[in-house]
Amino acid sequence: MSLVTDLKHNKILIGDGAMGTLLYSYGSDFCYEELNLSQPEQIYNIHRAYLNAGADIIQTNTYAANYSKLERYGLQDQVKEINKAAVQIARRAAKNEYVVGTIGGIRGIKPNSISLDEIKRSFREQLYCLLMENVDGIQLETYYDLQELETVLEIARKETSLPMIAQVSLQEIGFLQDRTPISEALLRLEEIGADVVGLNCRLGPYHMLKTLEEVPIPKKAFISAFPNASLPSYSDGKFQYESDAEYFKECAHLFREQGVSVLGGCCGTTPEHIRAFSNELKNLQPVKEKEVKQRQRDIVIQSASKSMYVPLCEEVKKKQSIIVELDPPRKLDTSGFMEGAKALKEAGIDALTLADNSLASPRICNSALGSIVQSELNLRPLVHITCRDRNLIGLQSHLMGLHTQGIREILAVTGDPASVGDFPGASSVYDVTSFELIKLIKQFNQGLSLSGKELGEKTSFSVGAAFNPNIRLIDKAVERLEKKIEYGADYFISQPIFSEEKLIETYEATKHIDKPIYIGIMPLTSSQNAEFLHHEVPGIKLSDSVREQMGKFKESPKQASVEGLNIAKSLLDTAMDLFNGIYLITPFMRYELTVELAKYARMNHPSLLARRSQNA
Ligand SMILES: Cc1cc2nc3c(=O)[nH]c(=O)nc-3n(C[C@H](O)[C@H](O)[C@H](O)COP(=O)(O)OP(=O)(O)OC[C@H]3O[C@@H](n4cnc5c(N)ncnc54)[C@H](O)[C@@H]3O)c2cc1C
Ligand code: MET
Ligand SMILES: [Zn+2]
Repeated sequence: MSLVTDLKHNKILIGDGAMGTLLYSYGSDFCYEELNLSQPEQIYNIHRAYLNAGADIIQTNTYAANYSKLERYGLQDQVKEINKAAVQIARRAAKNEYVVGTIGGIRGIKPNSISLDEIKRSFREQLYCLLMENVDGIQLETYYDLQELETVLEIARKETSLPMIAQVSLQEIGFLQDRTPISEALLRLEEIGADVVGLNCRLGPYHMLKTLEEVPIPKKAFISAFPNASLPSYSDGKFQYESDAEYFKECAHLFREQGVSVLGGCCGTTPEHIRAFSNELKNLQPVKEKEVKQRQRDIVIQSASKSMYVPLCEEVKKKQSIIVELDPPRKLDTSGFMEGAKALKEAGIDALTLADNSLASPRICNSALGSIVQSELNLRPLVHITCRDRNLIGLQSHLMGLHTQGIREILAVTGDPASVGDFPGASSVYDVTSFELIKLIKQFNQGLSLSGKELGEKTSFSVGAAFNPNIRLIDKAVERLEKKIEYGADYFISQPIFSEEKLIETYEATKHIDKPIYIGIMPLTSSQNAEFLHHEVPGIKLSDSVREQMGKFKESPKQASVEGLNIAKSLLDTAMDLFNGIYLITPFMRYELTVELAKYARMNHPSLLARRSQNA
């Protein structure tokens, strides 16, 4: 008999439950599959417990017994021994019940983490090892990536006519992580030749049942479900699953009503959960017909403000534009900051840029200040976001918050690492690079979150990116800039430039770029400040003449400051001849300096466009 024959004879088959969770709870924290060799009795006992609980099918302890996964433990040369032992243990435990060889997804939640070629090699080796040991079928489980599952299923289908169970893992109700609807994914698996198609892991009965409501009963294949016991919680340093087996009793009937004919458990389930399924469904047949719910798609609403809002990157193509950085305060008093912002607004700047905990030291949250500046001063905020302080959850929530606050301009940067700041022990998150952050923000503009979930509205962010021309080979910086454009950057803001030569070099190297560049100009405040920048800040080099000029006023801070302003004005003149955008950086909260530079620029460069207009 084959398990497919049983299914065709209208039987419901009960699968086993978790292997890994039980081993984890017994204290194993090495490679679970290696236990087939070193602790075969422990694995045997778990199989027996599931069989005693009523399982008709048990899975070999081979979820990760392939080259790619065993390599993490240095066990990649023992694929054959481990799989062979696993089948033999399961065979010894089973009487008339079926033994299926399990192969788990390799990519997990990271879609392109491993090449398909590597996956194919690894998969083939494990598949042959299992087939050589006389299994009753193959169970492909926990595939987040449909492309991976389709690839390995095709290989397996060519190699054997044994029963084939193919299971994906849910991202959320109804969908895989790449937004393929589950009903479509299961249909594709059926077409490739899986005998049983279904779901396992990550989420529990609730999410699976809601998903299955949208899945029709397949024409040829059968439906399986191996839910987790619950969502895991983390306590006493361990992941724990809290659902009780009583709950699984009720769920057994609901799964049956959704057309499930193979029902088992995944992470967190125990023999008690399987006993509940088995007792409830023992004498029942699967349903043949069911009502399929149609998914109500979220309506994407165009953001109302989008049509009215003219982003900086559009404005700067038509007229010269000045933006100024004023760092949020390190202390709670915002009066100085607000005075500075007001003075800058009066000086006629186009936007105030607000750094995100620059130099990795905590400051008042820039979105809070940005929102105040916008509402109280009617001054456009440009909020920096680093990849350092927020993980993917925090970043997305932050973006939604910015949209809600009506903030539209974002500068997406990597961020100085935590090690340079006031809390060197803090973690630097870097879940994404600046490239991926740009892409994520642009995806929000399509009304989709990172996982492709509809946000119900499109954001209308305009995304700036950092450009660092202060490197020896400027072409490398331009290559990076071009890559940021590919990811969706709308415009650029440069690090401060301190010499005419560098300004001209930057112009020549970027004149083919059709995105606006705001050139950084920062007034020097003292000789010490100049020497620090020259010697200690990576990439920044001041010309000898500038250092000499500043050096003349070592004893006279006031005059040094005036000299710093004069140097900045001269750089600004050149920059405004070449570029449409100027980015003034306020040093040490001395906004009177950037106010003066902004006024100077407005007075002396009334022209609408840069003379040698790049970026227009
Ligand atoms: C306009 C501007 C605003 C900034 N605002 C903030 C802020 O608000 N908060 C904050 O903490 N930091 C800020 N920074 C600092 C910035 O985050 C760091 O300088 C960071 O290391 C570079 O950021 P990025 O986004 O330009 O890096 P990316 O271009 O994403 O570079 C990322 C990494 O690659 C490296 N890299 C860059 N260029 C090259 C190259 N040519 N070859 C090889 N490797 C390279 C970088 O060192 C960095 O480690 C800002 C910088 C600029 C220019
Ligand atoms: C991580 S999902 C697959 C788990 C596997 N079936 C086990 O129970 O160990
Ligand atoms: Zn699982």
